[in-house]
Amino acid sequence: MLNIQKVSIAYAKHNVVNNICFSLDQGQIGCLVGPSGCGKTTLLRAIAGFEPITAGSISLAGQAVSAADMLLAPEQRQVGMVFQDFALFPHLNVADNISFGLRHSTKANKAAKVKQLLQLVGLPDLAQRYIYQLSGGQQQRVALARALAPEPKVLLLDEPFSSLDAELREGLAREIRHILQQLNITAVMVTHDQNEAFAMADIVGVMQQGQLQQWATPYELYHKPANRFVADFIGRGVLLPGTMLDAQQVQTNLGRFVQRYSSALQAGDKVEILIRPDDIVHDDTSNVTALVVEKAFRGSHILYRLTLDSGEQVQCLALSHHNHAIGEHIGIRLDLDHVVLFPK
Ligand SMILES: Nc1ncnc2c1ncn2[C@@H]1O[C@H](COP(=O)(O)OP(=O)(O)OP(=O)(O)O)[C@@H](O)[C@H]1O
Repeated sequence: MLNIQKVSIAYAKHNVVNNICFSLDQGQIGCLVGPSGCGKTTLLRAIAGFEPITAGSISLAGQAVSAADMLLAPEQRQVGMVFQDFALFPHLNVADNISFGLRHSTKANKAAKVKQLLQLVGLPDLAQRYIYQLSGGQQQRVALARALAPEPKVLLLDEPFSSLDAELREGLAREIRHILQQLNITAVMVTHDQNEAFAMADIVGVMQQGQLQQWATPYELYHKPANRFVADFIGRGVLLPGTMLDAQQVQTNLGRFVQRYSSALQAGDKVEILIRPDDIVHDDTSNVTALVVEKAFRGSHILYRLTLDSGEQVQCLALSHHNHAIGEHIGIRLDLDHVVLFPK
């Protein structure tokens, strides 16, 4: 449905998006994540047709819409957009905002569409309200309904939750995912919040300095990061030193582990092993201990920062009834499901 082939984009001859490739099937939801300035918004704007590309091609439903020498206008692409600041019209009520893009429909068709969309976004009784009479979360649902009204081929969402409270964001992301799935619509969202991306996406692209570092499911990104950047950006990983005992086994200060995939590593090679907070299990019976140097209460869990005897620091996510003070030594064990190694 959406095909991005070797796309580069430059401002004043300086490339800010570099040779990016990915594609989405009908109904798939993709998210682009990455640090500020990595080029996510620029790429999204190029898909919408607001930004020309300098190399490669973009096609929508089999139709080429952008190439180095071609740019189909945004209004001819059948792309819907949802923005960070909602961009709703304050002088119009909810119904008029939603039907704004339906200029060529009859009054009856507009009314039916507004009713159907308000039902879909969970606001069936708010058609006559003005925008200032709505909460931030309600405004974002109206913005979504307005973008969906003309039945776009692809929906683009640019940091749609960033002006909402943190507690609202993940829930709304899940809810909007459910709505998009019901409509079987293809969507691309840009965010710098990985939890939002995980709640929303089938597939996530991690960008750094204009390059796509990995395009994979949330599970793969977390458990099989393609490189150090992805490992570090996704999920509070730390890298501990280790030494290969053979092509599969690695010796670390926290024990010996086996990686399941084949690699070119050999006995004696120095490596780094990725450790996530949920890989470190608090275990009173373990003979390996670590010093609690920091703790953050997270309701059901406590996130501990620990210093190992070897001096390295790791994080440990423990159930919150295991309440220990800073300065205490606690027993830990490493419970690694996927061993991720990077050659040093
Ligand atoms: N109109 C422009 N003219 C020149 N440079 C620009 C323009 N818009 C963006 N840039 C630059 O292009 C790079 C990518 O910007 P972009 O907005 O795509 O990043 P982003 O990943 O979306 O960042 P953020 O998360 O902060 O929004 C940045 O270095 C930015 O300064």
